[in-house]
Amino acid sequence: MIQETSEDRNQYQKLDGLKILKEKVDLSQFQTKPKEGAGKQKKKRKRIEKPAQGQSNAQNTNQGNRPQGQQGNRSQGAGGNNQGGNRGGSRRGGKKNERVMPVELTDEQVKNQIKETLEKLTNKGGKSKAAKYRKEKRTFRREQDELQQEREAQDRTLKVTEYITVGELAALMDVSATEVISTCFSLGVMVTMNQRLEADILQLVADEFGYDIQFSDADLEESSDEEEVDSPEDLLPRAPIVTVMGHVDHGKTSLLDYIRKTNVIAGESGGITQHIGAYSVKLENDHRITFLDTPGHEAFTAMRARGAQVTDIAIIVIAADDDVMPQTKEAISHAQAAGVPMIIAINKVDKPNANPDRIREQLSAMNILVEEWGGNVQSQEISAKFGNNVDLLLEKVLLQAELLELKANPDKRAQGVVIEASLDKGRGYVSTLLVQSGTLKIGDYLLAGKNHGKVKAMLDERGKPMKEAGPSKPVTVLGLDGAPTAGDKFRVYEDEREAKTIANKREQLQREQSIRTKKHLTLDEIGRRIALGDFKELNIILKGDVDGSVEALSDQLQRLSTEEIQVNILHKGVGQITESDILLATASDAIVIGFNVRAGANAKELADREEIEIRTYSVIYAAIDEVKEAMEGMLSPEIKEQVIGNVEIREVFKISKVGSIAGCMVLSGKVTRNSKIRLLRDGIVKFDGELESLKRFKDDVKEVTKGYECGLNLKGYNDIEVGDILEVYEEVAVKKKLK
Ligand SMILES: Nc1nc2c(ncn2[C@@H]2O[C@H](COP(=O)(O)OP(=O)(O)OP(=O)(O)O)[C@@H](O)[C@H]2O)c(=O)[nH]1
Repeated sequence: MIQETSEDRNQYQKLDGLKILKEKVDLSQFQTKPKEGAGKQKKKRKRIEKPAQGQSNAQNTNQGNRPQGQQGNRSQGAGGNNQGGNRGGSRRGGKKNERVMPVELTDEQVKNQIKETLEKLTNKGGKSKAAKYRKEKRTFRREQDELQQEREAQDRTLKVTEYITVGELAALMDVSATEVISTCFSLGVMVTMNQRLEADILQLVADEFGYDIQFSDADLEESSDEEEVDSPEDLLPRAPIVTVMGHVDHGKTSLLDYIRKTNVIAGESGGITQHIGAYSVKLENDHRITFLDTPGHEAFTAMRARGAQVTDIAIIVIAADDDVMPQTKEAISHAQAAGVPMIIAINKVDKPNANPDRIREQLSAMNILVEEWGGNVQSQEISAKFGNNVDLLLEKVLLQAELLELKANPDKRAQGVVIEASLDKGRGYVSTLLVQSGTLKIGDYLLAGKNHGKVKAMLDERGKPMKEAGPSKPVTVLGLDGAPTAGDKFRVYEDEREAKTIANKREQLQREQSIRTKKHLTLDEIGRRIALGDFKELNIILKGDVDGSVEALSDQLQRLSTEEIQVNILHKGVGQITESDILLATASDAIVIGFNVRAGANAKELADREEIEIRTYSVIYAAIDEVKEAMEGMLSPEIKEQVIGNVEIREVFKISKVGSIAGCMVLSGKVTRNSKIRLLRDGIVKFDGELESLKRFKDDVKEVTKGYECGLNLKGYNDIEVGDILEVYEEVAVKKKLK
């Protein structure tokens, strides 16, 4: 019988501690914390080891911590547990002597036993291990997922240049070109495989395929350069740039001529003899004003349509012996649309029938209140012909300029806008540039539109050579390799190669642009964008046959404004739709609405070229309904008019029983017996209906085509005149455009 020693008891106590440990002790303590009195125990163990020498081998095996007499029990389970079991059993039995002893355990062994036992008893260690493993696995998976997502996001971002074609885009997205083309089509853009897409369309198309677009291009670097912000201390005051606008014959040219020829106040040596498209004058107080030498709002808006906002202040010339005329109204609308402040020059006050008050009154009816009448629009009575009070007008320009706090940084490479350019036999290409910021110097490498070159010589408006030109200075430059277009932007580059590369790209761009689809706004497009939620303003240019209907329609259209979408009538007027209306629409992303009026031939051509939509109506509520539907993002024009021919009335025969018969020439397209007909006189609709009869000589015919004469009369309408135009149209079902 083996006697239990105090050492054995000690060991038992350690095992008894399991119960407590089971509930309270963190396993990690066993792994790291040295046991109290460990050194002492070691000593004691040594004492025990001596009488049990024969066990040394067994201690070197796995069973080393097991008493020999317990070997048989091993098969029943792990040693520690068994021992506990036996021990527990013997305790319960109260027979101390039956305990299987002696137990020879090192600290390490005890630790392991306790750990094992704990795990067995509570399964806690196992659980926590598994939980830890699961947690690690989850974290790993999450990290992998995040990495994957990042990689996918990178994969879904296409780095492209602005010059990418439809075919190339398709290849990048790994889809067929046909898919891209049909997506473009569904977005309302007709393209071919080798065509380029505009940046925003490119984004939209890529988006449809789940890709993001990131542009990388020298041109974009260039544009980011353009946005570089000057620090306030670098900004110095600059001269205002002024455009003169107004109705025909009201005196725009006379005013500009007077200012140019007389040097008004300062009397700088050498009058301005050259016409270079812009000139700068110095006033007595040493202030300067730069005038754009092409009067009229068409030139002004054409520049804007090319993206060049040059003008700071607009002088609106109105002849005091006349009224505020349609072109005056247009000029005002164009200035307002551009956000350019106006100064009213009431001209021709020298004339005996001049009535400046009538002008002020008519302006006030348009909500333009001049200062004398308590408003905030400056005005000055002048006589451009005799130069009376022109100096005062210019002072008002300076005052306005002061309010605008016009400033620019002269201390950097120049950039600005091309005013005009031409080929001079002796001097080569000559371009007038207006510097907007920085200083242009001889020897600079210049890029203007798609042309480039080194500035060889610079001249001012007096023909005098210049070495440098700062902000607001117009200057004639020699050295470009071609004639850029008015409104093109220019800038100076550090080296010629850079300027040349971008010039080449632009050249390519322009070549492609001829086959490229530009997309201006249509009512359908507006509907689509509103539906997408990225449209906040609807700009409208409204023309009509009579003042009453224009006002009524304008009023009702404006009332359609909601909190989300503002309806702006940029310009309204009586008369046919003109080129200037189309230009304004181009510059301001507007649609043109005609009420009982049509566009003139040139305007129509320009509208086609610029893809400006002209929507014409003859019933007010139809116009309102369509605009409203577009605003609600659900416009669906199923039936559209298609003009199939134009016929001019060249003779009128009055026949008592039949009425008026028109002898006509088909100018374009054709006229058919069943066509719908609209009679236009000076662009205004006088009749809208059908034909009564259509004849070639004496025979009734079904149709007459371009270049042939015909006779016809209109159903129920006899008020026809020589020179009237008959617009032949059909109503066709049009494929619904994408919303
Ligand atoms: N009496 C008088 N006649 C003027 C005055 N200003 C211009 N005129 C005359 O009005 C006519 C038209 O003047 P312009 O300067 O050509 O008018 P405009 O606005 O430039 O005309 P367009 O270039 O056709 O658009 C000319 O015969 C001028 O001599 C003025 O202050 N007084």
